[in-house]
Amino acid sequence: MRRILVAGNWKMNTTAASGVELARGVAAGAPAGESGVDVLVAPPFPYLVPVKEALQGSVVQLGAQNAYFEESGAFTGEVSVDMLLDVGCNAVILGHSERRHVLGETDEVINRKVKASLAKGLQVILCVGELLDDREAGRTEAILDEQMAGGLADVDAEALKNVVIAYEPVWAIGTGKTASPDQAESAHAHLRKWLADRYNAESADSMQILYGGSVKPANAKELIGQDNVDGALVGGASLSAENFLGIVTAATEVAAG
Ligand SMILES: O=C[C@H](O)COP(=O)(O)O
Repeated sequence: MRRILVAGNWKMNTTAASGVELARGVAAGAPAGESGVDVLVAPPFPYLVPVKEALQGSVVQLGAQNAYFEESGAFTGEVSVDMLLDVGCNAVILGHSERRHVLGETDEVINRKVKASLAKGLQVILCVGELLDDREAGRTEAILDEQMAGGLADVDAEALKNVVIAYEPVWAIGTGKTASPDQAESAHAHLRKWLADRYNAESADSMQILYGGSVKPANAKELIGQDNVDGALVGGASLSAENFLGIVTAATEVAAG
């Protein structure tokens, strides 16, 4: 049985003070003991250290929202995988649609970041997802295949064990429009089949595939309850401890069967 992961992507939000307060709230309410649900928050880079301190003693893991593929040197403004590990990050979100479509990241760049992170033992949450035009033109699966093949190029089955996939239909991100449970399940089942074809049945079966796109406490249980949905990557609702923990509670209920 796959574990469930609920990850909060704070994006470019919070201040040092509000981020610490949010982290404390999440830490205080996250399920202690064996719930079958892992919880992670990904604050902006400047707040990784104070948020890590606020999470001390809790089960909540720390993630980053990006990483650069070079180890060190003259790369102004970039942050290396070693730096993320140094401040206690457990994971990094890569290939988010905002990095693809707002900041122009290509599959090739994302793949270099994926490989650099995996080489150092940092867990990767690799995001994939189609634009509304793609969906309306019937290209959803082709886009997912292209992003999976590009992002995971030269990643073998062993390295893949440290990868989580997040399916985030771009038209559902921050729009209040959620993919229906059927739409999510269908895309996730397709991604799992892609993994079985490209790798093997074991890799496909064990992969955690998260759904992201306007997940809220009210819709989380039905989405996470789908056979091939193993958790959520949450944006807007992760900025309130109450809402984020509501999603964690829904996930815990799914895990309890
Ligand atoms: O990384 C998170 C996703 O972009 C979802 O964001 P959202 O929950 O605000 O729609």
